[in-house]
Amino acid sequence: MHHVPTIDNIQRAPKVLLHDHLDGGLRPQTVVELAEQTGYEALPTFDVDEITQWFAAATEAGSLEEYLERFAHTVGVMQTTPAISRVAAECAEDLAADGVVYAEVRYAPELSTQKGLTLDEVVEAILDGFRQGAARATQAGHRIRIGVLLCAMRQESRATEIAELAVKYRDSGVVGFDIAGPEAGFPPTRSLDAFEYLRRENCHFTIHAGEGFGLPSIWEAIQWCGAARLGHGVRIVDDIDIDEDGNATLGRLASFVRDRRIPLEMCPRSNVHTGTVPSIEQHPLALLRRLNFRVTVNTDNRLMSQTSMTHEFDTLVQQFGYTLDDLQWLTVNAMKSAFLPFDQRLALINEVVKPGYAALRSESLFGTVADHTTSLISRA
Ligand SMILES: O=c1[nH]cnc2c1ncn2[C@H]1C[C@H](O)[C@@H](CO)O1
Ligand SMILES: [Zn+2]
Repeated sequence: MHHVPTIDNIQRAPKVLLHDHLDGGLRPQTVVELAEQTGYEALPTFDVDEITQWFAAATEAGSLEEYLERFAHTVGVMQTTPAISRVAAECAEDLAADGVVYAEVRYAPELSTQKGLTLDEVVEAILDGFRQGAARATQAGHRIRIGVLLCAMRQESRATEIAELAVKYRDSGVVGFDIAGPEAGFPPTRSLDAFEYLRRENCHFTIHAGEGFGLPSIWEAIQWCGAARLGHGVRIVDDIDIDEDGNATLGRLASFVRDRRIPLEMCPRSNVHTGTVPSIEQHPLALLRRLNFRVTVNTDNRLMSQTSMTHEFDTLVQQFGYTLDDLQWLTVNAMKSAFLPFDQRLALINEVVKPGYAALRSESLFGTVADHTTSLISRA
């Protein structure tokens, strides 16, 4: 017997988010209010409905470069410490309300230095905001553990400086490092010094790779730079052959990624919006899940991609018939892959994630007979 999860089940299920951009998840209302408060005049409109639509147009972008253009205006309103803290606090609250129990949210501090803030001030404002937001979420009945991944922008040359910042704040809420921005023309080895430094410092890092560019980018991220996880990693399917009977043959790189259990931070809806995959239906997530890669599901940019963890999971339920068991598998994968000490990961899996899914499964055993005929479907 398999329980087909309802949207309410999915919303209440404990979820783990490893790939979400702070500047990709602002509330539209907050964008407008912060623009007014901080004197940012370049917003295309100050009407909340219109700005919502304007950001949502990113869903039609079709290329990573065009998708990324929308960030100029979220970054534009994140140039003071109160503004950054507010964005971070609301992020923690919104994720918690969506049932996310553990999150690693990323941001490139260098983007918030346009009006003179230092990198340290930016990081401290984020951490302060997360503390406030997590406290408010607890009061509202939703507990969340939230940390920061510091990004360097691939097209700039500040990766080592940002890597040093990640090490400096590693005991204060920064859990690791990443590089983001346009992928084509900016290979991971461009930042090799930063990754070598992080390895010497025993610091965790992930790399956006296999989204806007293909296998060479994934290969460099893993074999040259030593990434512990892959941001997206979608193009790893280019190294997998499927014959007419559906049998898969893995190339050496795909085998390595699977053998080493390298987590793929997949962001299904964002991948459609950036033109990385043509549709959710054709997203390689289902194949990679079937082949037992360590797949995780993420939001990437909740504002630009009009999404949430609940929405991403619901999309998979609708598209691939995923059950609560599948959603638990994806969540445990994500929790296993977090940049958190191992004992804490284990505790969250055993004391929060598994009991949460067990409670949802047991709910389906009760209720009326009529409920059961509609909510329980036998796939045996
Ligand atoms: O999907 C993405 N790929 C590469 N870079 C991205 C993606 N989504 C957001 N970014 C960029 C834009 C942001 O300004 C930056 C830091 O969060 O990261
Ligand atoms: Zn991303």
